[in-house]
Amino acid sequence: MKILISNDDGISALGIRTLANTLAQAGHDINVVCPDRERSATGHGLTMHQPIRAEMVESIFHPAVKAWACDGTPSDCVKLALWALLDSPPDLVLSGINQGANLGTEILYSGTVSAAMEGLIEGIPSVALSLTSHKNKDFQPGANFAKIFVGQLAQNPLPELMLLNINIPAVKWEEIAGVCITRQGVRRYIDVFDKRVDPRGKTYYWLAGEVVEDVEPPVGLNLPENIPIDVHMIRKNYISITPLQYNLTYANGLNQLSEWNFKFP
Ligand SMILES: Nc1nc2c(ncn2[C@@H]2O[C@H](COP(=O)(O)O)[C@@H](O)[C@H]2O)c(=O)[nH]1
Repeated sequence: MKILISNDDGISALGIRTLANTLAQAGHDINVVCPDRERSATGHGLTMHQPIRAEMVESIFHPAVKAWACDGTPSDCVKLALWALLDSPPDLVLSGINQGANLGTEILYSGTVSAAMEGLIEGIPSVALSLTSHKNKDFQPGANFAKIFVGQLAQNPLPELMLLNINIPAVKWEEIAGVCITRQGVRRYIDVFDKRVDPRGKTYYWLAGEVVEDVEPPVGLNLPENIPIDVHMIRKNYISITPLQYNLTYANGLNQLSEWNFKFP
């Protein structure tokens, strides 16, 4: 398959290198267009009011991989690749392998997921891949899974266009309990803004924060409650696959608003 790979951890990240090299060695046509530096938690930001630059990069990836480093956001990278850099559309857009989970509400902030979502918006099947650890650097189990998954996608395409948000537990290959189709859970953070003073005496703040609990998503989302939740299955060392789409319409809200009887005076 012809595959476009992006990320939000930047061109030097081990996750994208392991993924791209593993898939190139498996014989896929791999094109990398990703940020030239760390762009985590940038969501789906686009660069509109200044130029975007992209330069080809040699000697980071397998010789068969064509790679560009871009000074834009993850979404800029995928848009630029599809509309300007690639000579033909890819069969698949991958993003990752991210250093850190993208589960539950983290999905909304994730540059990793947003890069893949950009592919979906352009009508291309897309997959976001995240290793659920900010410390573990062993991306090979996730890359091995991606090789198997992409191989099966090539033989048996998905019946409908969707984005697959795949989270890989940070364990050895033989410790992975299996693969589970999941629904998006909720991740709560205690956000901490570290208040500091710069060398010119001006106050600044730095966001940190920790996940404090994973909870059940609110009821009434019309999601089958028998489908397990992403955060729970990662805890059980399962690879979690959650189908996502970009239409955020809240189905139950449509019914409730129609019964609400709003009267325009
Ligand atoms: N302090 C907070 N950090 C958060 C919150 N929600 C997400 N996050 C972090 O952002 C990244 C986004 O993923 P990436 O794919 O862009 O790297 C995620 O891994 C979390 O670490 C939050 O509410 N507060």
